[in-house]
Amino acid sequence: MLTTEQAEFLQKMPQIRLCADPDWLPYDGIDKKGQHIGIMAGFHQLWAEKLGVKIHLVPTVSWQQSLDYLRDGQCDVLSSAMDLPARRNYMVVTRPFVFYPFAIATQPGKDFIVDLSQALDETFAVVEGYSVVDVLRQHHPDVTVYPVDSPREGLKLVETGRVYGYIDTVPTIHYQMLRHGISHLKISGILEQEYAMSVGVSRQLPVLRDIYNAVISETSETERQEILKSWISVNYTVPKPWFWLWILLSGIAVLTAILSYRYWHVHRHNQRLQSINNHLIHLSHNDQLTGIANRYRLHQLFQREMEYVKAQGKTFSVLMVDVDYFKKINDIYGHGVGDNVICEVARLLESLLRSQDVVGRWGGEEFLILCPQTGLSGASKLAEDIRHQIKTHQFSISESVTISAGISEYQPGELVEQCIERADQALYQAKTKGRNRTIALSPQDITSS
Ligand SMILES: Nc1nc2c(ncn2[C@@H]2O[C@H](COP(=O)(O)OP(=O)(O)OP(=O)(O)O)[C@@H](O)[C@H]2O)c(=O)[nH]1
Repeated sequence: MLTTEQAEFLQKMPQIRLCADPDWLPYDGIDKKGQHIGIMAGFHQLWAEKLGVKIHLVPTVSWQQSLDYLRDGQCDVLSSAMDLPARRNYMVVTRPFVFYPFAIATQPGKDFIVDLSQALDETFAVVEGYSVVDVLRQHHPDVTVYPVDSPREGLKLVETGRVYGYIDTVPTIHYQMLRHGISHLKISGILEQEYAMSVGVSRQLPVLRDIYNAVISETSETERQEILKSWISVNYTVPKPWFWLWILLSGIAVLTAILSYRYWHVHRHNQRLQSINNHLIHLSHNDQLTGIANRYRLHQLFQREMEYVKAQGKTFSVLMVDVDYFKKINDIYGHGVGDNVICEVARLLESLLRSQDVVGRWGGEEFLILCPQTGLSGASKLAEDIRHQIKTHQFSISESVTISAGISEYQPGELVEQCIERADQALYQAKTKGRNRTIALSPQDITSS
């Protein structure tokens, strides 16, 4: 998994000094015993085991102090951080590894909010200093924002009707409602923007950032889900027995029963919300026929990759893959069999890609593949491999199926659309030169032709 240089670098490091946000559950927290807890702690424990390194938590009292410690060299890594311009002189970030859409919590009787511009007359609470504030400022500058100090305060304001909604990530809203017994709210909308979490690494240690990128790529979906599940389901602290005893002594045993019922009710309510939200997100991100990413999701992933590349000076390539003479398959076997062939190609493409590559359905029988950290020659080799594997694969129809592919590499400063357009031109050339072939085009190839 690691290069020789990376393995040698780790051997020389007795331990990795990690700073975290002490008060940001379910993502990050430090418990009373000084242990790192939350989703991020789960990821860092897993990665430390995979890498065979020791992690030393450097305790801090606030998120700001953790940032200061990273800048001053008192810790090597921030458990999770967003890439913001103000931090780039002392921090580099890994590729993002957890994404959550921002959601709007409102009272149950309110309408579903498809677009925030529908609700310009309303006020939305947000926690001051959180990245959602920057997102709203950039994408929804007309929305009226009410700054609060904590998620609990924001949710309470919604509950009492003093603001219309509270905006944060879905897990935070879920966790904080459960923790503070706020049951009568619902998720009324999901913003297009999402929160993308990366590991922040000291700018002095770029090799360590690459090591984290490698271990992030090695993290399977099952491992991710295991960690997320343990914090996104019920996970609130049960008060200590002496606390209940004290309450009992105060003669409020009945209240205990009511609270238990209330927790159970909140839990059920939130589980329902979570599953509805997961379903909504799945529907909006995946192609109905094949189940792989749809065009909308591909756009999101490309934008995200472009921002990562811009900030970190890396590269990525695009493969546009199209099934040859697909119309004939439909004409001979009918549309249903044509659909099956499209699904078979999608499954085959998924199985041939590395874990960090993403394939999505661009249209009819056309697929787009995003290959992070891959130059034109690496992407061309991958495309040739795909072409060969598809040609030799035994499909459910007797005819052999072939594909043509166009390849392009992202150029600094260009729009993602320009890069995709170049892959499309390359695909067009592959088709006109006879099909069953792959062609890579650089911007120079286009200007000189
Ligand atoms: N079964 C099925 N067919 C589709 C779907 N989407 C598009 N098509 C068909 O795919 C065919 C694509 O035809 P063309 O664009 O001429 O391409 P082609 O026959 O593959 O030829 P070349 O791409 O030039 O090699 C059309 O007949 C579309 O109706 C789909 O979801 N299912």
